[in-house]
Parts: sequence; structure tokens; C-alpha cells
Amino acid sequence: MEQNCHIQFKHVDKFYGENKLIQDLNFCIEKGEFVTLIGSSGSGKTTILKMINGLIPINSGEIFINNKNIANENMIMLRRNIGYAIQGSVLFPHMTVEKNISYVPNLLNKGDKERTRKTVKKWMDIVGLEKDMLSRYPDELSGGQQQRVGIARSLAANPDILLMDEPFGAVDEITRKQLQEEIKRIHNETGITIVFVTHDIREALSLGTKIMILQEGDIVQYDTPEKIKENQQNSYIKDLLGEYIDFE
Ligand SMILES: Nc1ncnc2c1ncn2[C@@H]1O[C@H](COP(=O)(O)OP(=O)(O)OP(=O)(O)O)[C@@H](O)[C@H]1O
Repeated sequence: MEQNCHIQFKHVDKFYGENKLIQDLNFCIEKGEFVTLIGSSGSGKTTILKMINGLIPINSGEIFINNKNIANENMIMLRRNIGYAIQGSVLFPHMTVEKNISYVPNLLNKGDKERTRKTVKKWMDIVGLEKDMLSRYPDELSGGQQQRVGIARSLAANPDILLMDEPFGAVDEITRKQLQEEIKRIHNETGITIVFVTHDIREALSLGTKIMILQEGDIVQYDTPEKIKENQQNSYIKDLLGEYIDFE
């Protein structure tokens, strides 16, 4: 059956100088999927994420979003449809929380202040932030709150795709659990396609509708968490999941 891919890589190569990190990479992420990327350090997770939004150019092959080759697309327009949340705070330090979240909606709503205000309120609620925080600056928030604002900001632009690179890496265990629950809920409620890089196997298995396991730039297994728990295709995956499987 023909797959309906939201994001598709066809024969993608990526070299860093002499280092042929990625060779002939092929995959399809369907609309509404929540794909978690795991693999040892240096296996190419961040590189793949940044190739999707064009931050890293490819050497050969093709990347399609909504069946359109991104090489032929306007990158600024493309990125407006792709949210990007990374570890730590990426907020504008000189802007309040409200300004940070409303930055892109303001551009999109072309000065319709009421509409922007509603968008900001909606996302503050969804990520669990009190409205008295709107007038604060990023350095007046805890790390976990900053992270929530960052997620609200990436979602307020109403993207079709959300790329997340270890977004909960810098927060304590309790905040991380809350953020995991929230992102799950946001995914269920909005049907957005999410690609999520993590080092945390448990996080990958509990959030992902599919897990992509990478080893030195290759996909070694790409399947549902259930299938991966049932059957690990090689010893690298067994080692990667070892602790988790033993724990279960
Ligand atoms: N700009 C660059 N120039 C040269 N080599 C790079 C560059 N960016 C990444 N690399 C190398 O490419 C490989 C993959 O990097 P990447 O950041 O994609 O891995 P990763 O799986 O996200 O790693 P980690 O889990 O440590 O964050 C690494 O060996 C890295 O050193």
C-alpha cells in the first residue's frame, strides 16, 4: 500500500568533511505520528532533525514534506510550519513571556491583537503556565517554566510539524514527567506530527507511536514501541534497551 508520508527522506547522504555520517537514508513519517529518535551519542539524531527543517544542508538525495521537495521550497515559509524546541531556554531574554509566545502569531495574525492574545492564552493553559507569568522575563522563571514557555512558543505558530531535540533534558524528574504528559496530550489533541530526539529510552518508548533507532547514521529499527519491546533486531538495540527491558 502506498504510504501517505508527512516527512519523507529518499536516498539522503550527509557528510561532514571526510566523515560520511549518513548514507542512503530512507524513511517515511506519516501525518500525526509521534516518532522518537534514539541511538548512541553521535549516531546522527540532531543532524536528521536539522535536515528536516533545512538547518543542515544535505549532500545528495531528497527530503519531502507534504510530498514537496524542500529543495524547491521557500525555507522561511517552510520553517513557519515547523516548530523547533531544543534543550534549555531559547527564549528572547529581553522580551516578556507574552512577547516571546506571541512573536510568531503576531506576524501571522498581521496585527489582530485579540486573536494573538487568545492564542497566547490557549497555549499558556495547555502547557500549564499561570497567566501572572505573562509579564515576567525569562530570567524570572525556573528552568522548567522556561521550557514550558519555549514549547508554548513553538506551538503558538500552529505548526504542522514539531521537532524536539531533548526538550526536557535540563529539568528535574518531576517537571520532566509533567512535560511528558503535556506533550502527549498536545499530540493527542492536535494531531500534530512530532519528531523527538531523546537519550532516555523510557521516554522514547512511552511517548513514541514509533521509535527510530539509529546507529552510526543508519536506521537499525523503526517500529512501534510494542514491536520493539517484543523483538530487538540486533545486539546494539538489545544493549540500548537492556536496562529498560530488565527493569520491566
Ligand atoms: N558541523 C559539524 N561538523 C563536523 N562534524 C559534525 C558537525 N555536526 C555534527 N558532526 C558530527 O556528526 C556526528 C553526528 O552528530 P549529531 O549531533 O547528529 O549526533 P547525535 O546523535 O545527535 O549525538 P548526541 O546524542 O551526542 O547529541 C557526530 O560524530 C558529530 O561529531
